[in-house]
Amino acid sequence: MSLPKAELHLHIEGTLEPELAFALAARNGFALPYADTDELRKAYLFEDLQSFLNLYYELMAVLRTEQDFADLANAYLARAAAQGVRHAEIFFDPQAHLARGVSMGTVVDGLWRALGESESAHGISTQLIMCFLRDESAESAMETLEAAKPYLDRIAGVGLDSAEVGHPPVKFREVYEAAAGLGLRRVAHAGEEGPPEYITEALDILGVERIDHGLRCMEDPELVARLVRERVPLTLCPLSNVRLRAVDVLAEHPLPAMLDAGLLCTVNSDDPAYFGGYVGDNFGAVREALGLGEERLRELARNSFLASFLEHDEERRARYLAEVEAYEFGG
Ligand SMILES: Nc1ncnc2[nH]cnc12
Ligand SMILES: [Zn+2]
Repeated sequence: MSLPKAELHLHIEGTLEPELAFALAARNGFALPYADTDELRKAYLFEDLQSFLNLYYELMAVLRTEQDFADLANAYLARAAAQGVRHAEIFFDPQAHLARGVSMGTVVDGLWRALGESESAHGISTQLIMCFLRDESAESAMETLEAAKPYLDRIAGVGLDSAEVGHPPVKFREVYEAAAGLGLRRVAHAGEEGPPEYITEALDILGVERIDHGLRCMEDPELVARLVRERVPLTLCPLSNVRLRAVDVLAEHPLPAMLDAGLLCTVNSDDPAYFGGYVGDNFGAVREALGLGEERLRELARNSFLASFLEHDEERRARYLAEVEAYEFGG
């Protein structure tokens, strides 16, 4: 769906399509343990978050050079533009690359080759959000923040991702304090598989401004009331939730109930190469499966710009919001 929108929950490594994975493997003289793209696609049946993460980390081994990261980001931006994305705040996972001997400079400079030209090439403004892997140690996160210091002119904020359960936000208190001290924006995945308490911790201990996923807030009415009162944005990813079995089927996704409760929900794609669709596809899927009407879809698009980190450019935000209001839905 080409309704103008911002994408706020997108892991760039999760946009690695099988075709590009094989092309980069060939370019780098690296053998993937799959015969071809068909065989690889057959591995895309996930039980839960961890079973997805295993493949996600395995496949990103094909990303070696600056040009690999530039090609990855360019491929995403082209697809996003075709689905109405005007602004993208893009996650990347440096620890997964540093561990393979790929430097922070290779990752950031490579991504920036594409992001620096995104406005002219794709009509999309961008920001980068560096995520810490929560199943790695707090010390490793702090070392990663240290390694990012030369690149902070290109990094807008920090996030927290990977295996959630057993890795509560409090583990990263010091690194988030340090990030805040460096002027970085803060977000965190919470309440995807983890309990509602992780959402509260992310807000109170890490000082995050948005919650990534936040699905499980619905188990705690007081938390819902707080999120509504404080206008905390939630970056929901409906197709991801189905593929990772956070919900059984899309028709049972709590998005309509969340909107009815007054939560500031946004719709995003998470890892679109793995979960069956980019952000416009997620909009289309919730429209179909949940019967969301045009005003609800417009609200989701409006929310995406309200929740975006565009404070440095309110004129741009106003322009994007005006586009949302002017959009005419086709049959
Ligand atoms: N949905 C997700 N949850 C946690 N970590 C991730 N890394 C990439 N996608 C993720
Ligand atoms: Zn995610």
